[in-house]
Amino acid sequence: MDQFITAFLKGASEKNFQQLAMEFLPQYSALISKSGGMLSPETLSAIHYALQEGRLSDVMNQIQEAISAAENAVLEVAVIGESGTGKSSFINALRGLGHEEAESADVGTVETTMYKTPYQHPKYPNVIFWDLPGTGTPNFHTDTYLDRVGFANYDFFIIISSSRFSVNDALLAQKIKDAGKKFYFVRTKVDSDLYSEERTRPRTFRKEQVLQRIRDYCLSNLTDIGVSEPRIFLISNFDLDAFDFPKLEETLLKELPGHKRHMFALLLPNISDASIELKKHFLQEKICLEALKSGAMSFIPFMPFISGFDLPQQEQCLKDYRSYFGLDDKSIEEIAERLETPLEDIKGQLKCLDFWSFVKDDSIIARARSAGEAFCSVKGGLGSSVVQALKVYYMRTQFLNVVVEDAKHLLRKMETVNIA
Ligand SMILES: Nc1nc2c(ncn2[C@@H]2O[C@H](COP(=O)(O)OP(=O)(O)OP(=O)(O)O)[C@@H](O)[C@H]2O)c(=O)[nH]1
Repeated sequence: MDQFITAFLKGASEKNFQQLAMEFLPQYSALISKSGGMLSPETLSAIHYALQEGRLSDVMNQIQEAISAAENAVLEVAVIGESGTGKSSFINALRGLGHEEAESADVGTVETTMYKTPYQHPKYPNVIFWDLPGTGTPNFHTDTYLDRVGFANYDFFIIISSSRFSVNDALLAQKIKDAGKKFYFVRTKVDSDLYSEERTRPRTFRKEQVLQRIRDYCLSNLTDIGVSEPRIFLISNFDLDAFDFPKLEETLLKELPGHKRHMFALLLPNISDASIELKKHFLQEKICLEALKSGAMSFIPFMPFISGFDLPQQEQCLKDYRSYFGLDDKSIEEIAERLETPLEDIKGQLKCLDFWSFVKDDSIIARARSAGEAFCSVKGGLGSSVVQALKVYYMRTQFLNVVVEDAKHLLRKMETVNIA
């Protein structure tokens, strides 16, 4: 992402807004090539034209609106399935909760899902998972089901089964498609299938073959009952990283609109280095946009004093990053408990907890830098834009890198507990 900021600074220092605008689109596309990005095509072209014409306050407003839309996006996910298929476990996994936690969806072996039940994400109140009754319930009617559950509110539908999908599942999928919504089939409990197969046929057991057989079975089962090219994801709620859950995440991220994609990326559990890196990509995009916004804003004299990236904002930024990666105080306490390690020991291993170590610098160079920054801020113009863009970019990047490093470190530790 360094190319993005370099291109911005080069264009800015040459006072060439045309050049800056020309660089912006390819640099932004490269930046979001892995994550998909949070800007809609309309916002992207509005920023491009505003940059081209040197309308910096419009650039700032467009970016601010896009960031607010992403931060306040509402996401409602419908999860449909029979009792016992693992719906609640799936919802809990997406909410980052374990089976025993108080706020978990009710997980058990008796039927607990009779009506549609909302489960809010504990950290993101705008994200709601709806536990909806399966298509096998006696009063299921394909023609009325979607209206009864209020289909228009949901961003997408997950149809869950732990064995085979039914004709009613297929009919419902068709209705969801006709209503212009997306649906995905999730086959849970593949860990149990593998376990049983290995126990019964230890000599001929091949994990990939068993998984392929389950996949083929679900596929033919669904195509036989009329779903064309169904997308099926095999998962274990007990081991999210092991099967198709990462592919499901990737598919959902690709297919959600930009502003919702960002919210969904942040809530995904840290199940592997790859999932941590994916989340990091989303935040890197946001950092570049924040830096661009700050640069545009700082063109105006005194603006950095009024709404710059100062200590309280920096502290909040680090706190937010910690929360996105499950390193907030409450999560660290829970991790220490699970690792059966004293909390202070765990805290001692994490670099992201000491905010002051990042910002405390009494050296002469640091003092000269802040005097220069203040001088530029009073004058405004390109000097101030460049200084503020760099400050936002490098400080946020530093916070993000340290938090990511700590998240990976704790993931390693947790893996040792899961293996044991
Ligand atoms: N082996 C295995 N067991 C699972 C998996 N997902 C859920 N279970 C178990 O299956 C049982 C039912 O899971 P729930 O998540 O309660 O299923 P549900 O569909 O929400 O069922 P209701 O709560 O009755 O609506 C529980 O004992 C879970 O621990 C999985 O992926 N693998």
